[in-house]
Amino acid sequence: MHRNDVKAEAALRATGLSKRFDDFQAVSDVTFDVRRGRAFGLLGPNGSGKTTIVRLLNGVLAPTAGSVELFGEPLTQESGDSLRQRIGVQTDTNLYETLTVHKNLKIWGELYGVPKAKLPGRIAELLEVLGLADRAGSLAGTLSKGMRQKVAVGRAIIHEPELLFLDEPTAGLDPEASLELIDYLKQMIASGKTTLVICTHQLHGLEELCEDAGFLMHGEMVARGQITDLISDRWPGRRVTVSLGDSGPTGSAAAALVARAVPGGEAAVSPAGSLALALADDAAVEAAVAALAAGGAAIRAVVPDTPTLGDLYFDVITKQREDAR
Ligand SMILES: Nc1ncnc2c1ncn2[C@@H]1O[C@H](COP(=O)(O)OP(=O)(O)OP(=O)(O)O)[C@@H](O)[C@H]1O
Repeated sequence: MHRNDVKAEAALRATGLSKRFDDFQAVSDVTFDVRRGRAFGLLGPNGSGKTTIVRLLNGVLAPTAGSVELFGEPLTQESGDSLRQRIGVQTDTNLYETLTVHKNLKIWGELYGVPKAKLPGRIAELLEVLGLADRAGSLAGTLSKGMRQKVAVGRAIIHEPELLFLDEPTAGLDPEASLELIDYLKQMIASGKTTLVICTHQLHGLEELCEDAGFLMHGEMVARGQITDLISDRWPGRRVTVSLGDSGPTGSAAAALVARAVPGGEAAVSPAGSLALALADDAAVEAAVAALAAGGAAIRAVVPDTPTLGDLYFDVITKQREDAR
């Protein structure tokens, strides 16, 4: 692919991005890009630099070193104003406290240039999606934390931005509202019109929204890429748990059957006598299960044990902490 084509595909590109606050290095030499129409998870422990990076990416903070390109254009003070119309940002829940929820959304819709004829319909849609329809007339200052969060998200997406930055959008939301918001974001991504950068500590199910992720530690991006690739690089092959009844071999006797049938595979015995198998491929899993059955094992279930984004997060972060010691 020609270099310019690659460039055209990136909605966002950060190159060597660094930020120093006085004598504290908050972000160090971070490079990554986010392709148009994809969702990118910016993940890492508290204080690892996620919010600072989002602020650098949307031009609220100026980098100490490095550069940002949005839609192939360098982000500068001059370009920032026009580029900002194409992006949406939710980094905090500061609202106009003495105005209603409806008015808060209306003001932001106008600021972002949503056409007058379209704005009432768009506000109604967002109030519905965010479960705020019955609070449209409430003053923002009287809302609960979760409700404020919903308004802040609504404010960021009211103009259907091409590039959306969300910082902990589900913080404070109840589980149902959180799922609804993630579903709505999935629809936005599926429409192909929006690119998303999301910082979150809520990893469960996030891989259904984000294809790609970057992991931060102490301001450095220590791993990044497509989540499925990062997982298969760390845990190659197939993993399954085989639950065994007592009427046949269990534990180490069952593990020995697998070891004979599939040399090189791993069979770890759980306290309940089941086996956690880590094998090269599906054929090896079939051979292991066949060997267990032939050896008289009472196989109750064979359940895929695919590592999740949560497993990946802990693996990346824990390894980094160990390496730092
Ligand atoms: N304006 C500032 N002045 C000085 N230090 C700052 C400033 N903004 C951020 N920091 C520091 O930079 C580091 C990274 O902060 P940041 O808010 O980016 O982390 P984060 O990964 O978003 O954390 P969290 O998950 O807790 O939201 C922290 O140590 C923070 O104290």
